[in-house]
Amino acid sequence: MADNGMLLNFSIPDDGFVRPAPTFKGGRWKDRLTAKKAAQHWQQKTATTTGNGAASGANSVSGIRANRLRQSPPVSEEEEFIGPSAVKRQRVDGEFKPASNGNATPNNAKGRSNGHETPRNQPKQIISSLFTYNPKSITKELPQSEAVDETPVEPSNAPLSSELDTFTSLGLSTTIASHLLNKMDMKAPTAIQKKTITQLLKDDSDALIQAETGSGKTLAYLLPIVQRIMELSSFMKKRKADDGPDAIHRDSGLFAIILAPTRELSKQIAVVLERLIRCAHWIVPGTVIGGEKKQSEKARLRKGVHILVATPGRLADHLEHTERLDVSNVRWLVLDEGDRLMELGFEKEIQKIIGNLNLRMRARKDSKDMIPGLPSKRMTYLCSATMKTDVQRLGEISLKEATLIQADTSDEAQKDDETISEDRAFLAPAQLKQSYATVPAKLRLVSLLSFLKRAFARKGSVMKVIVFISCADSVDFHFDILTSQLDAEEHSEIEEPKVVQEPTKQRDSKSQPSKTPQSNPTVLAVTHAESSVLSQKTHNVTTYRLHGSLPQALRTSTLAHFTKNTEPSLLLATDVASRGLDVNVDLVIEFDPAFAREDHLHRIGRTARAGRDGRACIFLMPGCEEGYVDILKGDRKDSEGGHHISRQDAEEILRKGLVDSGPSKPTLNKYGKPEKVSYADKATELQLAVERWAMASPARLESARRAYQSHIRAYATHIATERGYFDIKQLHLGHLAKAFALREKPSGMKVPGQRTGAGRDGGRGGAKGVGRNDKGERKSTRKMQVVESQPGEAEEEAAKMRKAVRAREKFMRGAGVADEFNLG
Ligand SMILES: Nc1ncnc2c1ncn2[C@@H]1O[C@H](COP(=O)(O)OP(=O)(O)OP(=O)(O)O)[C@@H](O)[C@H]1O
Repeated sequence: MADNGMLLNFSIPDDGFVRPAPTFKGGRWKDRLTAKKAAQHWQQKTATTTGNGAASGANSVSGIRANRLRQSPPVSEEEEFIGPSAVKRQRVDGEFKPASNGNATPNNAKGRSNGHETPRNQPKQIISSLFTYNPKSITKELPQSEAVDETPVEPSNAPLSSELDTFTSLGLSTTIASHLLNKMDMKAPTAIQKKTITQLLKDDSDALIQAETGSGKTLAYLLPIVQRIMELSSFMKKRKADDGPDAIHRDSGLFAIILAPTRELSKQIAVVLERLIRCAHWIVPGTVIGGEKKQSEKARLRKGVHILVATPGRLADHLEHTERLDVSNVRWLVLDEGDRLMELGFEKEIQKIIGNLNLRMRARKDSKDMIPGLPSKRMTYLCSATMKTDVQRLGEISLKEATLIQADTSDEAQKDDETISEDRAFLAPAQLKQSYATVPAKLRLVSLLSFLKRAFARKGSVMKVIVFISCADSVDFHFDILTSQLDAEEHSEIEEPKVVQEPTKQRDSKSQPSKTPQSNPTVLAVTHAESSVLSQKTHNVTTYRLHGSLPQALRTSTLAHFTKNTEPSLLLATDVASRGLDVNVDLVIEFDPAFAREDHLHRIGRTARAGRDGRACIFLMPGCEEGYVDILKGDRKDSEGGHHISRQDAEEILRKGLVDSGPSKPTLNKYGKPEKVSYADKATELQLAVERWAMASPARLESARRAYQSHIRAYATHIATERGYFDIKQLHLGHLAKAFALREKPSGMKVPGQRTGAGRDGGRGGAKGVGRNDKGERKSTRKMQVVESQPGEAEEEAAKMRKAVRAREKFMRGAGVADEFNLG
């Protein structure tokens, strides 16, 4: 208020009224010139923008920030980082500080009071905006044909609807059919079950079974095996008593072996088998999958088992060391998830198992105590999603004159099975609604949180979600974010994450979560907790984590808990949850794209199972990653009843998740009018909250760094044919750091395929001291050493990394610890 009572209606620019022209010293003349020009440009811009900034409230940093975000940024980011002090205000821990005069504009007093201000003797930490200098999407404008297609699509993996397609019409007994109907709630077979059961009941030949995810392959091979063992027993009962045993007994021997690549999958198959054979209670199932004492497994085998579910390594071990394991009567061998068996390097073990079975069968063949009615030859069924070279190799090892069984509901394909190509066989279910989100590196974290907030905004719309993440460290980091109180810095006391329930009985005293202060990453024994970030007033959301570094017992109990949970729940998982697991979720988010297209199809196959609806969304960064959509589209054409992969961008995700899904009653401003909030403001607030949360403890920062580093190393392991889309050299490490709540790329990091020194994020433009030569290539300058990789060196490094990862994966699997990328 002036002396004469006149109200001065202007606001003070953040930089003060008069700003001395900056002087530039040192470095090359080109750099000085660029910096000078940038400073002049900024001064001109400030003159036009300060009025707008004031309108949002002089002390509202988010308002000021938003104005800066909405308008094109005054200086480039490299200037923001290294430019002359007066060029641009620095934002330190959520506040803006004009570097020229030191008059900070207060933003978050609480934040500072929590002790996060930059110490005087340390270089100031500078935060770049979320919305500047993000690469533009190359598919920004969608052709009309790419628009979202809402036409309902016939499910491709559902039970058949024709009255003629019943389980009995396939040749199954009424006992089994009525058990399926009454106890397992299955009225009709799926297309692959129809084909497989008919074929396997009538014929003793080997078979290669290929079908899409969630189409009921497990029962497709189990039903004929169980029926034939039941028939064997009836046959024996009909014979005269003096012709040999009158029925199958517990000690009659082992008839069938089912091999699966992982313990989870083996357990799941065992559960389906146990449910099925309740209609023939005398059939004894068993498992040998490791993770428990070998002695207990031996004891089970000694008592007698008719159908055994096993992992190859463990079975090979028992064949060598367990004398009482008699495999001479084995007539059915199933190799489930054949491609994965080969990927995990089980070829040797499978060869050993088959050799052993052949040997013992031959030795027994002429013996008098042969079980009457037992088929004369062994049948091998290989189930595989793909027919890659390594599966063909597995076929060579295990199959003889096999019949190819593929399900296809389309009329054309049914006319001529021979015309079905190998690619055609592995499809995403037709009813699955697929989309991709183009999200720049900097916006990845806030976009994921927004996507999830939107998904869980209303109870009932989406109940179960899986988010696939490339490595264990990153899963842990995101789990901690989602289960923490992000705004805890605002409160005097930091709350601990609410642990929903004891995840396992086997937790030891060292793993009690309650003793761990929240400022440290949650101990591994806690695998599920209430999500403070996603829970609403009306309902809670439980977040789970699953990866190969968790002990087996914890993995199993976590998965079981997630599967049984009927309340809204979210699973953050590595690829350990991608194969074969029957967790029917509503939505699959591939936050990190899979390492290969096949893995992608397995991941999205966790939804839209057995004819149910499902949605899947893959996050891709603008630029070369977007090209990957063509690979995804390749799997089902429109003419085959498929639909488009729709597209959304980060802005849309942020708007829907942070603004539209917000409280129905808007906040009122001081004039009583609804306060207008932009998605950019909200996203910036959210990002700052996560960054403050991470900075609140060195352990969290360390966890963020580890996650970031492991993520980049995992990125280098995409398969060669897809590396063009996931090119590590294109990764912007500085931008990516934001997605891990880091304000800059951790120093001293060695990234395969990346330049050492500044890396991609370090030096751009003259002011940084990094110049370009005549050909536009970077060259080192006096100020900064940028060590260029020699041609081929980057590839070599990346190849080395992939080799190391594979070796480690194999080692971890051998040790029974992990079977996916567990980097860092
Ligand atoms: N005939 C049927 N009617 C209804 N539901 C069925 C039928 N057959 C199987 N299902 C259900 O379909 C789901 C998927 O079955 P299953 O796990 O065997 O599929 P899959 O083809 O092996 O999938 P994946 O390739 O992902 O391993 C299970 O929940 C199972 O109970």
